Amino acid sequence: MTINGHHHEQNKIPIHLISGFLGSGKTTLLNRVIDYYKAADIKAAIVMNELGDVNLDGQFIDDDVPMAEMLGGCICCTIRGDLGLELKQLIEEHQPDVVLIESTGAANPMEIIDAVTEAALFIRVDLQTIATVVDGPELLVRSRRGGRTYKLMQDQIRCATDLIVNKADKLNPEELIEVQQLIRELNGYAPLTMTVRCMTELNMFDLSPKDHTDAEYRQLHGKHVCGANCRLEGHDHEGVQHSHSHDDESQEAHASHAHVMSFTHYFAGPVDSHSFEELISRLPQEVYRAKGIVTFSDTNSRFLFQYAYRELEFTRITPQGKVNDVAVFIGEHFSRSLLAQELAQLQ
Ligand SMILES: Nc1nc2c(ncn2[C@@H]2O[C@H](COP(=O)(O)OP(=O)(O)OP(=O)(O)O)[C@@H](O)[C@H]2O)c(=O)[nH]1
Repeated sequence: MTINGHHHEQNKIPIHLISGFLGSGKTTLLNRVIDYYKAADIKAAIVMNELGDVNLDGQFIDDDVPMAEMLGGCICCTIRGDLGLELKQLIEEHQPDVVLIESTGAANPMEIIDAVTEAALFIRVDLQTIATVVDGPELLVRSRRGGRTYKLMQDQIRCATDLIVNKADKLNPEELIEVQQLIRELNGYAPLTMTVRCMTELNMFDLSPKDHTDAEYRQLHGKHVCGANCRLEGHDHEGVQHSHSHDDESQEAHASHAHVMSFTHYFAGPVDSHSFEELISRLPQEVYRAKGIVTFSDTNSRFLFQYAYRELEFTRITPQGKVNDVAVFIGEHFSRSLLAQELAQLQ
């Protein structure tokens, strides 16, 4: 049987993460997305994470939608290891077309990206969207005060592929502009919409967002500045687009699909170790992390690989049970299609 790349793509279950500070409107957005899927006859499942032991928000979610509740800790730290298992169970039991994760407001999205991509080692999932709901008025208040909470809000904004700036009804025109400017300094890429009760177009939650063409890629690539380590402070913001005029909006929405932070590839079979290493060494610097499991055809052995800070490491493994041959790439604004092509050529 030949398994082509396309078939593989279709086998991955898209995951969309809804991030954002406490009380920003994540549940409000989640409900809209659920209705959106319902209208399109798309079967969704949800993972909800709460710091407390009761899922209050979950009470307001449609009963028909399968939900995994992860309570009593934050998926980005204390119960992070459970996320993969929860996802696996949810997917196996309900076979959804798509999974939505609502994280706690305290979660650092970088850690969740890590946890979801770890899960990709044993289930076919692909983290496609990080939609960050920003509490507009709260962001302004926090920006004047600084501190750790503000830092977390900044991280959530930096890592977003889509930004929903909510509670616009509580901002005057000058504040609306100030909020947008603040956000654009942190993330010049993600399309941004100002909303009241998260009322916005939801195409970022579509099942297969369009990948960028090479031309779009080059254009974005040229503008890319917000550095690889989006967690780090004091990175260079020079050249980041600041505010977008209204005319840019359609263009911006188009580019939204171009913003990618993770890409998961499932190998159809063993690959040559030299070609694999060569591919990794040629990764653009926008890809700052990769990990996975590969089987090498030339040595007939299986390895866990880790790539970080441009260093590649292998650990020989003999996994118990079924584990996929898979590679997960994490980074900012790199081209999924270029990478997919190169990986396909390995086979
Ligand atoms: N004024 C105003 N209130 C809003 C808006 N969107 C949501 N709210 C209110 O803000 C509160 C929090 O909304 P949620 O959607 O529960 O926010 P959340 O991010 O899920 O909250 P946590 O799960 O507690 O982190 C609710 O009382 C909403 O009714 C908005 O655009 N304007």
